[in-house]
Amino acid sequence: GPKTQTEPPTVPVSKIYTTKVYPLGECHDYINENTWRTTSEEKRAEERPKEDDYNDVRRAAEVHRQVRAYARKIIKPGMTMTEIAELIENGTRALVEENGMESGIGFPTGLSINHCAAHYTPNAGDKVVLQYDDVLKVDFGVHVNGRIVDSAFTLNFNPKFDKLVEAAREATYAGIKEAGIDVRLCDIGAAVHEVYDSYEIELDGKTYDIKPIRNLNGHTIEPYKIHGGKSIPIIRDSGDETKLEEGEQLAIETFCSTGRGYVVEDGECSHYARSTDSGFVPLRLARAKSLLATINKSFGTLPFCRRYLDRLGEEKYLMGLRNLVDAGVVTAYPPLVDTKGSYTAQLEHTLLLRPTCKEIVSKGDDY
Ligand SMILES: COc1ccc(Cn2nnc3c2[C@](C)(O)CC[C@@H]3OC(=O)NC(C)C)cc1
Ligand SMILES: [Co+2]
Repeated sequence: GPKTQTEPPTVPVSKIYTTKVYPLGECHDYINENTWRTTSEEKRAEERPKEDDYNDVRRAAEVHRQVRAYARKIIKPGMTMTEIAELIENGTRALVEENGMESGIGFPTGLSINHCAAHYTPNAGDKVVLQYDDVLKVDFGVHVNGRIVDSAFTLNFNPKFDKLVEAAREATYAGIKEAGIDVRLCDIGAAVHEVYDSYEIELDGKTYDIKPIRNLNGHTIEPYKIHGGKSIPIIRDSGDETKLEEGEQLAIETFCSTGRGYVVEDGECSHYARSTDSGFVPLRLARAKSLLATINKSFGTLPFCRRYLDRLGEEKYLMGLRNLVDAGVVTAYPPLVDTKGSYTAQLEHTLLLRPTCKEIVSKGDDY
């Protein structure tokens, strides 16, 4: 009979959607000079050969919704970062029916706290425990045949942070509303910045402007490539008149901060990815060679973290990893932090600029 999801989530979405056709995201008509696309027979014809790809993205999005519903309910102060990462990753692997490079985790589970905005996930032995006064960004990905759904939300337990979390949500929604075929990237940045200008927060008697983090961006997504090459600004005056194009897949994410509104790399690295522009690099060290073989086989160009190497049985790999980074074959992505004592928030959805409509594939009843 029709199976429903368990708690914790263990039932693959393919056993729930037995027709193997997955639910649409939230579809919006284009505005301005693109309103004709909604009813264009030519554009509908263009979409038909892409239905399998759209269905792959929608299956990944359904996994994301069901895993995050459980995560949003269960994550509480007192849990360790490792416990939180594993509950999200176990749920993702089960619901997407992880299978080599055909389906699985899209990139490491981001669990950045407070002044850390992105690219933190626990390494083995991490003892960090979530606190009541923490602001936690949960940024995780699911892929089916390399079609990655990248979506993130922010959790706070102390209601004093509600305004910060609301600002990120409203600013990302404004960015999503502005995005569309032939829309200039600088116009999206301006629409996002406009919302942030209207937010401030009072924390412990002091008032802070809520600022966009000017060197973090949304991005296009391509098959097996989390960063497709276009960066989508979240500030005004970026001057980038590049336009979004029909058929592109976007991660619209905005970040805000009570600090400087600028992040730098700091702390122990957990996130890595095969460099996309390295070409052939001769490697002498045997350890580096065997590690690269594991990376190519298990991740390809998908980002990974140290814990994923641990679970594959790799040991004493840090020197080999350093060699690969020094040789330019692998890129390290250390945590991105604003000033100590500041607080950052994020909200992110994945969108498809389909020929006939803008589909927010990762939309749920939670955000
Ligand atoms: C190596 O593991 C990953 C995992 C996810 C991504 C996806 N992404 N691509 N760029 C970014 C992201 C994140 C993780 O969403 C966070 C924001 C970041 O924006 C940004 O502008 N970054 C620098 C250019 C400063 C990238 C790599
Ligand atoms: Co993300």
